[in-house]
Amino acid sequence: MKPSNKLTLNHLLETLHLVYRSSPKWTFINAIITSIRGFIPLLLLFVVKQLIDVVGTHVTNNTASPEALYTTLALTAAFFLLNAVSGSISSLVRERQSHFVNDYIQDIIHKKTIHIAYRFFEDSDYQNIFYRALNDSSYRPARIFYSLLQLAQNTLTIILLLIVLSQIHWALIPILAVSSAPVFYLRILYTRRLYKYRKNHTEDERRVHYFNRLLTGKDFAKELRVFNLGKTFKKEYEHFKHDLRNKQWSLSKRKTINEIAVQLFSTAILLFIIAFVIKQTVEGNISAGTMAMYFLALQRAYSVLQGLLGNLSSLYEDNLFLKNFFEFKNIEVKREVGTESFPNPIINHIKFENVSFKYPNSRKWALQNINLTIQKGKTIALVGENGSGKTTLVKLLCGLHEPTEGQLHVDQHNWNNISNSELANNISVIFQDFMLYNISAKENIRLGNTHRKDEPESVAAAAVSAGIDQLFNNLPHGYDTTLGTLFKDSQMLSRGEWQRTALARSFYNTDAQLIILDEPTSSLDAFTEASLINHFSDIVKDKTAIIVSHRLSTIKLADIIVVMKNASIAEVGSPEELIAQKGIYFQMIESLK
Ligand SMILES: Nc1ncnc2c1ncn2[C@@H]1O[C@H](COP(=O)(O)OP(=O)(O)OP(=O)(O)O)[C@@H](O)[C@H]1O
Repeated sequence: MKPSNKLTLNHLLETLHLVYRSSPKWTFINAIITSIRGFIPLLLLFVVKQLIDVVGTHVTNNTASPEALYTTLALTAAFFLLNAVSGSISSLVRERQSHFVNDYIQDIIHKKTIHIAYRFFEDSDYQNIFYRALNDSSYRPARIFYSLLQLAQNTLTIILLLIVLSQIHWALIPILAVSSAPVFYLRILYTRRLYKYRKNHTEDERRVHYFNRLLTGKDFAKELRVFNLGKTFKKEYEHFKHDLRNKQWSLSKRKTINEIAVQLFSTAILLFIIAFVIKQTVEGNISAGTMAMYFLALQRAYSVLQGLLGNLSSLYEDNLFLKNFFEFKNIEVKREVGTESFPNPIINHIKFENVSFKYPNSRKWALQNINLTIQKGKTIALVGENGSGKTTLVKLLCGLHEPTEGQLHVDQHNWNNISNSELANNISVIFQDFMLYNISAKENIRLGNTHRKDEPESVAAAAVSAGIDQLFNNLPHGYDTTLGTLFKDSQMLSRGEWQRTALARSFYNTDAQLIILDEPTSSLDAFTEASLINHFSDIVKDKTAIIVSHRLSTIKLADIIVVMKNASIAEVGSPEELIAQKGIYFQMIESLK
């Protein structure tokens, strides 16, 4: 999408709506306090004028009544109190509201990341959008709201000040407007340039972050040390960072030089006005108090005008950057076209019909023309060389991707028409790159089926099937021990023990009709693997199972072997049939012996 640089009213309104919805009460309180603070600069002018004139009267006339002096002093004290108290309350209210806005935005982000189709996570364009949205969204909506409030406050103040200043000469109003225009123009110009720059360099910024993660993250710390990669990664990090910094620096430098030039112009105009006011005082046309009031009004008008321009340009800037957030927010969530239930029980089979698949942004077919029928209750082994498409086929079965061409059915139901929650309930899976959760052992298993009641026996049964029960019982707090290294009193597991935990998680979903195990035994020791194989018929009892494996012992569990090669199915049959064929499977078995 080509970025438009216009201050779009829609985004502004959408942002205001968002801020309002995050907390209507605090939005209202904030608006009231800001309005009150809009009058304060004008009050200051009158207080100062009053003070100078009253003190002046006392100096020239000793017999003047002290009452006027006391009243003015009381007024001054009240003014300073109002200014200080409303300032403190205003900061407190803004802090409170920014919490609400941030929570609201986080909520939108989380809902989006939970529900958008998985394909977005495998798409680098999406990563750019996500990065920009996350970077900007945390503070910009609240800032837009404050800019608008501040804009209203400053507009109110400037109108009141201009009324005061117009008493010097009406021409001051157009003069002030002309002196501010170049500053405003410059700010808008550089905001647009900065936005364009950030949009065009998101990928570079992400690369800098990536190298920073390589240098600081736990996951990379081991290889960084054993391969001595610190220097190499640091060099890459510095290279990309330096490049970005230089470009940003030259942008900021040009902005500052131009700003100084236009400030000189504004200062010259200000000097001219000051000279005019002094002349009026010297000629006796105005009192010393009024001169002081005019000077203060002028100084104030200039700073409020600067503030006003700042508000307008930061509104413009925030609005541009918020386009990123709305771009992310408007990513379509995977349509729940699927409203159908998963057939329970499966009557006949799961069927791939001419299924082909390409990953987002990839030109290569990861699966091509797959025709496969998996009969209910059978165990299928997917075998084949690396990159032949086995995991991709599993991802389609899990509903993470939809076929680019062809169709996937269970009985008469198209896979795409089945709801996500039905797929999740009926499919239990352990991926090659299973997750390690830094939560208790029990919760690690229960994540396999969050609908089930908390029954310690069922958790233990899944752990027994995965061969991890004894280990968990011996942990300091048994099944309640937190796993991993992130938190205090946690217990770290070995890779194989984590894999057994992940297996227990998938076995815990006893409601699942389809069980998918992608390289389930890759990290298991021989005894655990043997035990798993012995229990396998119990685990998959009444279920359809798909195992992806390179291990002969695991492959042997299957009723049907599917051999994949170059994104297609090369051979299908029972182990005996394929051995008799003396094709790829036969050669594979021979090489594994
Ligand atoms: N996220 C992705 N984006 C683009 N291409 C991908 C992605 N994941 C995998 N591929 C490509 O799809 C092809 C099939 O990959 P897949 O992971 O299905 O192979 P596999 O048979 O499971 O391999 P292995 O035995 O190594 O696990 C590979 O050529 C790979 O380059």
